[in-house]
Formats: sequence, C-alpha cells, structure tokens
Amino acid sequence: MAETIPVLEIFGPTIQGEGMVIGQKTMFIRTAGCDYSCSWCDSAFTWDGSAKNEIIQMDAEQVWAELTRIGGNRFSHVTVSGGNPALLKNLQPVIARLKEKDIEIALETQGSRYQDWFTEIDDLTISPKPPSSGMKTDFDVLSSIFTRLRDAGTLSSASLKVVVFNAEDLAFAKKVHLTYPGIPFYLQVGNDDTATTNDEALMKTLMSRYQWLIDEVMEDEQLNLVRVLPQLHTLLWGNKRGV
Ligand SMILES: C[S@@+](CC[C@H](N)C(=O)[O-])C[C@H]1O[C@@H](n2cnc3c(N)ncnc32)[C@H](O)[C@@H]1O
Ligand SMILES: Nc1nc2[nH]cc(C(=O)O)c2c(=O)[nH]1
Ligand code: SF4
Ligand SMILES: [Mg+2]
Repeated sequence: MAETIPVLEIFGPTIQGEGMVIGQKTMFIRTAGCDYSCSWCDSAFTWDGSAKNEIIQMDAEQVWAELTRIGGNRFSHVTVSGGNPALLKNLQPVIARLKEKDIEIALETQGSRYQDWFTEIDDLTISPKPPSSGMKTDFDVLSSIFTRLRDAGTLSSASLKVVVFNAEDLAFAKKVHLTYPGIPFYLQVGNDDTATTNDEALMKTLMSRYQWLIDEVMEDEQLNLVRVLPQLHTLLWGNKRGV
C-alpha cells in the first residue's frame, strides 16, 4: 500500500484568505491531527475528535484524483493546512505528485516540527502561537527550521504570520519579528468567535479589531516592515467550513 495521509477535507478553488499569498486562487487540502490545542483554533475539528469519522486515509494518487474531481483544470496552486501537516512525513509523495503536475504548493504550519519536504514548498507560512492561544513556542525548533531552509537555499519561500488578539500577543509578535528580522512578517487579526453564524456581526467585530491592530502597528517604530491583514475568507464567508 502506498504511503497515506489523514485527510479531513479537500476543497476549492477558493481564494487564499490569509498571509503571504492572500488572494491567490487555490485548492485546499486539510489534514487531520495537531500537536497543539490553541484555545481559539478555528479548525479544532481537525484534532478535537469531533470529526474523527470524516478522516480518510489517502495516498498521493487519491489526493490528486479528488483535487481534479472537484477543481477540474481550474487550479494551479494548492495549499496544505490542518491541523499540523508538518506532523506528516508521508506528505512527501503528495508534494512530489503536485510538483510533477506543475502545481505551486503552499503550506500552513505553526513551526513546531520540521520535515525534509519543507524545502519543496513554494509558499511556506510559519505561524508561531501567541500567549492567548495557551501554547508555548519552542524557539530552538523554530530557529532550526529557518537554519535548515537557509542551508537548502529555500529560505525565500518562508514567511512568518502571528495571530493577534490583544496587547500581550502583539508584544509576542514583535519579539518573533525582531528575532527573525529577515523573514517577511505578517500580523493577522484574531477571530474570537469561531462558532457564530451571524456573519454580519462577526464582520463588524473583526473590522474593528483590524482597525485596532493597524492603529497599534502605526504607532510602533519597531514594526515598520510588517504587513497587517484580516482573514479575508472570514470577512467574506464567516465561520463556514470548506471555503
Ligand atoms: C487552522 S491553522 C492550521 C495550520 C497550523 N496548525 C497553524 O496553526 O499554523 C491555519 C491558520 O489559521 C490561524 N488561525 C487559527 N485560528 C484562528 C482564529 N481564531 N483567528 C485567526 N486566525 C486563526 C492559525 O494561526 C494559522 O495561521
Ligand atoms: N479561504 C481560506 N483561506 C485560508 N487560509 C488559511 C486557511 C486555513 O484554514 O489554514 C484558510 C481557509 O480555510 N480558507
Ligand atoms: S496549531 Fe493550528 S491547527 Fe493546531 S490548534 Fe493551533 S491553530 Fe489549530
Ligand atoms: Mg482557517
């Protein structure tokens, strides 16, 4: 049996709603399982057991078949997220298959694990977690990821993205930025109501949080080379899954 990965959903094409390639037309592969349990995780179903019956073990061929079944020829970019896809050594054949098909590949991970296939990712988003998440970043692991990418000559594919809910999170984000000044740095508005179905109210709250974050960054002379973004998909579609 070929190597498989646990898949929770494959969807798209849609726009990448976050970070370094925001707006990019892309397909998503969402893997199951995470080594973290962030208090505000908007994808908790990937690790809290609530969707365990939806997990399908798929090999590279099956992943490609599903991508083309739903995306046809209407995509050239695939984003892998989770959960933490960096837990999966077996993602290698999936990445190889996408490369073979000339598909650009993005990956979302929190920077707690390294995999050799990181060097084959075109847009690698590393998202260390701030205090409000309840998680603690291992900066030795994070630094070793950047060292390995640099050694492989692929550091330019990487960016950092920190989600911010409050002033303490922003101080953490600043520490991350100042520790890795050469890595493109994104601040992202935190969504503190991942359950609501009131899209209008959520959009209003998120826009005012976005304004707060912008105001803070504008006043801070150590945050001059940063990009401040909302989660565009949440503004457009609220907490809906699979968009
Ligand atoms: C669901 S995570 C999956 C990838 C990986 N585990 C990670 O956290 O980077 C994808 C992105 O969504 C962000 N995210 C999760 N919950 C969020 C929330 N409530 N508000 C804003 N961003 C959130 C994460 O920080 C991460 O950048
Ligand atoms: N449109 C859209 N953009 C996204 N960017 C990161 C996502 C994620 O859940 O990792 C995501 C997602 O779920 N949908
Ligand atoms: S690391 Fe990512 S997937 Fe895991 S709990 Fe945190 S936000 Fe959710
Ligand atoms: Mg998401």
